[in-house]
Amino acid sequence: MADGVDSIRDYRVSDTITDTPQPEGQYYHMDADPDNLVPATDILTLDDIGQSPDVGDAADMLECEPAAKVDDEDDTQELSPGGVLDEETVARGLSNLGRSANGMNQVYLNASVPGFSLVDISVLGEYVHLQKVEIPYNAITDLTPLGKLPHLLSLDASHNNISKMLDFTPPLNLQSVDLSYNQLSDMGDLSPHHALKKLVLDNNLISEIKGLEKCRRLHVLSLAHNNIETIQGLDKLPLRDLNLCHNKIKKIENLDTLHQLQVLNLAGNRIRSLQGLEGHDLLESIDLEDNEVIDASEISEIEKLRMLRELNLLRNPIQEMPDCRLAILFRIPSLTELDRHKVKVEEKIAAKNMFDPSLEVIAARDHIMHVVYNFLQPSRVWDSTLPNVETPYPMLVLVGPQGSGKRDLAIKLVDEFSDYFGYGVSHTSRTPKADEVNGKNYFFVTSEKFEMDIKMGQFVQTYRNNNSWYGLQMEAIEGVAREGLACVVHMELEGVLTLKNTYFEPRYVLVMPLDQEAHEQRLRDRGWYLEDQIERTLKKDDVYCKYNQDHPGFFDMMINSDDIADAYRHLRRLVMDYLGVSPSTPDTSSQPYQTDITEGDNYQAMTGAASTNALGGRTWSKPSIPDSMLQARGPMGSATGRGIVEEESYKRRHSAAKEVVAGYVPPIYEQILTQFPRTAPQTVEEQQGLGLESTSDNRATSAPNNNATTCFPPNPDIPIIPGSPDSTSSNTSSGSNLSDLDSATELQRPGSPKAHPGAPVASTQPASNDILPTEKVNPLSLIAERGYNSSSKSRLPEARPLSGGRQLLGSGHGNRPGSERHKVLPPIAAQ
Ligand SMILES: Nc1ncnc2c1ncn2[C@@H]1O[C@H](COP(=O)(O)OP(=O)(O)OP(=O)(O)O)[C@@H](O)[C@H]1O
Repeated sequence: MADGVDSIRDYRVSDTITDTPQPEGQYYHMDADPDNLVPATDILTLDDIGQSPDVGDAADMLECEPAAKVDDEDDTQELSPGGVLDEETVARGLSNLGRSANGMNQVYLNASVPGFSLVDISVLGEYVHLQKVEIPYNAITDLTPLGKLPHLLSLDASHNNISKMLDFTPPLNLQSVDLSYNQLSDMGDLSPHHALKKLVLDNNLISEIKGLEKCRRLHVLSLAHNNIETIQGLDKLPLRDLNLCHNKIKKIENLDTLHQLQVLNLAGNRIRSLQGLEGHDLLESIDLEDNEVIDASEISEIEKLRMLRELNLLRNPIQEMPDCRLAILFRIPSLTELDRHKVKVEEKIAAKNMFDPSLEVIAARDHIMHVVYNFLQPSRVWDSTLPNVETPYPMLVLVGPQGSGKRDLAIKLVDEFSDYFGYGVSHTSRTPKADEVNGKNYFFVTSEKFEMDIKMGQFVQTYRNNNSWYGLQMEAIEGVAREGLACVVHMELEGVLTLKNTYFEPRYVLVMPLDQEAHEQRLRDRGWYLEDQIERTLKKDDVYCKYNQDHPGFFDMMINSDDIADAYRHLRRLVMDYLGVSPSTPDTSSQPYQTDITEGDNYQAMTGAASTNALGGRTWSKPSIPDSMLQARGPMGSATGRGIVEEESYKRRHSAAKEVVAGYVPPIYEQILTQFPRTAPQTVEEQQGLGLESTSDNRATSAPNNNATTCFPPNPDIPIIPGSPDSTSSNTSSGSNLSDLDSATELQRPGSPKAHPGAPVASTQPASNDILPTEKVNPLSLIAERGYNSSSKSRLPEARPLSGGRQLLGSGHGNRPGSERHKVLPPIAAQ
C-alpha cells in the first residue's frame, strides 16, 4: 500500500492531528507546512458547502498531494472491484482539507467518486468527517451508509439507480441533495431532512410533489423531466427557484403562497394560461418555452410583475401573433431578455412607438403620410404659400380639449372680424349633430371618402378621435387664402403637433378649461358624450396642462375658458392687439359673449392710428407680436412666431449647426438681424403714417419689430438687399406679389451674395461656405424648374373676383397674394 494511502486511512482512523510528533505511518504525512493552513471557519454554519474561501484555499494547496502519490503507484490496479467502493478509490476522491466539525482536527471534507459503477458505498460510512459527497454516475441503489456521516452537508448521487428517497438516518444538516437521473417514483417523506435548502430530483419518475411540508428552508426545488401533472404540495415553502419544466402540467396553480419565488421554469408543459403568476412580485425570470400559450391577453397576468427581467415564450402559439415580440416588450417594458435574446433599447422604443406612440410620433407619422400622398399629386402653387415659401400664411389655431369652447370662439371671432378672418372648415367622418350644418361646422364625409381624400394628398393634417377622422384639408385653407383672409381653425393637440411640422406657422392659442368640474359640467350639459368619452376628455385636460408646462412657448397664448364670455373677451382683445384694430370696432358680440372693453385696455393707444379699422401696418402674421409679449421679450424678442424659449433654443441650434457645417458662427448681432420678420415688412413711413410717433412708448417698442433701424443701430457692413423679405428698406412699395418669384430665383444664382432670402447676411462679401447646405436649396428654384418662374406667371392661379361687398382695408399695402383684393393680411415684402 502506498504511503499516501496509508496515511489517509490512518488519519481517518486516528481522527486527530496533535502538536506532538507521532509515530510515522500513524498520521497523515503532509509536505505542506501545517502552519500555513488558514484556520477554517465553523463549517457547520456555511451556507454554501465547500465554498468557504478559507477552507478551499488551504485545500487547493494540499488536495493534489494524495492523488499525486497514488498516481505514482501501480495504475493498473483495479479500483473498487465489483462495484464495492474501497478505500483506495475513496483516497483518490478525497479533497478539501479543512477543520472537522468540532474544529479540533484537520480532515478531508469532500469525497468525490464518480463513474466507478459503484453499487456498494458502505465504506463511506467510515469517513465521518465528510461534508460533501459526490457519487454520481454509478449504479448505487442504497444510500443508507450515508446515515453515518453526521456532518454531511451536500450530496450528489445523480445518475444512479436509487429508487428510494433519502432513506437513511438524516445527517445533522444536509442542505443540498442532487438525486437527478435516478429511479425515484415517490418523493416519500422528507420531513427528517428539514435542513434542505436545495433539492434536485430531475429526470426521475415522480408524479406527485409531496413530503416537503417540513422543509422550511428549501430555496431551490427542481423536478424537471418527471411525470407531474399538478403543481401542489409547495404551500408556504420559501422557494426562490422552482423548476418544473418538462412535466405534464396544464395549469399554473397553488403557487400563491410562494411569495419569495424569483425564478420559475415551466417550459415544456401544456400550459395555456398565465393565470396564477400574478402577484409574484419578486419573480425575475419565467421560462414558459414550448407550452400552449396562445392568447395575447394572457400577458396581462404578468405585466404587473415589476421585477420581471427574463421571459421565454418561444415555441408557444402566441409567437404567431404579428409583432409578438414588440407587443410583449410594450406590455412588460422591464424585460431585459425575451425569448432568450437580450432586449435592445431600440426594440423598446419601437414597441412604444408601435403601441403607444407619443403625441409627437403620431404627429410626425401623420405629417409624413400627408407629405408623401401630397407629393404623389400633381404639384401646384398654393395661394397660401405666396408670395414665397418664406412667407408664412397667417393662421390662428385655437387649441384645446373637446368641449373647451374653442369651436364656438373660432366661429364667433370669424363672425365679428370677418374682414380679417375666415373659418377653416375641417372635415370629419363623424355623424353631424342636430344643429350642425355640412360645410359650416365641418364637412361631414364618410370614413371611406375621408381615407380616399388622404390618399389623394388633400389633407394637411388628420387626427383620429373616438373612431372618427378629423382633418384639415389644404383646400379649406386655400379657400380662406383666396379671400385674402387669415384662416382660423380649431383642433386638438395632436393636430397642432402635425401642423408644427408643416410650413405653416400659425399662432396657437390654447383654450383651456382650468376648472375641471366646470368642464365636466359643460360636457354633460351638451348631452352628446358617453361616460367614457367624458372621462377620457377630462384626462386629456391634464395632458394639455402638462404639455403647456413642459413646452414653454409651444402655445403663443393661453386663455382660460371656464367662463366662455370671458374667454371670448380675452381672445378678442388679443386679436385686436395683434391686428392693431381700434377698440372703437363695435363689439358685435351679444349673449353669451358679452365683451367688456374698458378705457384702460392696452390697445387703446392704437385708437388714432386705426380708427378706420385699417391694419395700420400690423398683421396677424407671425412677425406681429402683441405689445404685451414684445415688451416682455425686449428689443431682442422673437420675430419668428416661436415662443421666446423655443426661439432661444432654435438660435442656439442654428448657430451650433452652422459652426459644425461651415466652421463659422455669425456674430450674435448678425444672427439677431436675420431673425427679423420675413413677412409683413413695414416701412418707417408706414409706421409714421400710423401716427406711431404720437402713441405711447408701448407702441414704439412693438410696432417696429420688422424694422431693424428702429431696434438696432444700422450696421454699415451689412448690405441691405433689395427685395429680400428681410430687407428693411424704406423704399418699399406694394409691388406685385409674384415679383418675389423673380427675386427669389435671382437670389439663388451661383455666386450671388443673396443666395437665399433666409440666409444670414454675414458681411459685405459673404463667403459662400457660410451658407448651410440646406440653405442652398431654395424651394422656389424647384418651382421655377417646374415652369413657375418669372416668365410663367400665367400658370399661377388667377385671383377670383371679389366676393360680395367685403370692405377693403388699409392703404398703401400690398394685398395678400392670391386675393388681390383685400389689403388685410400681411403686406407684401418690399421690392
Ligand atoms: N382637423 C382637426 N384636427 C385635430 N383636431 C380636430 C380637427 N377638427 C376638429 N378637431 C377637434 O376634435 C375634437 C372633436 O371634435 P367634435 O366636433 O367631434 O367634438 P365637440 O364636442 O364638438 O368639440 P368642441 O366642442 O371642442 O369643438 C374637438 O376638440 C375638435 O376641436
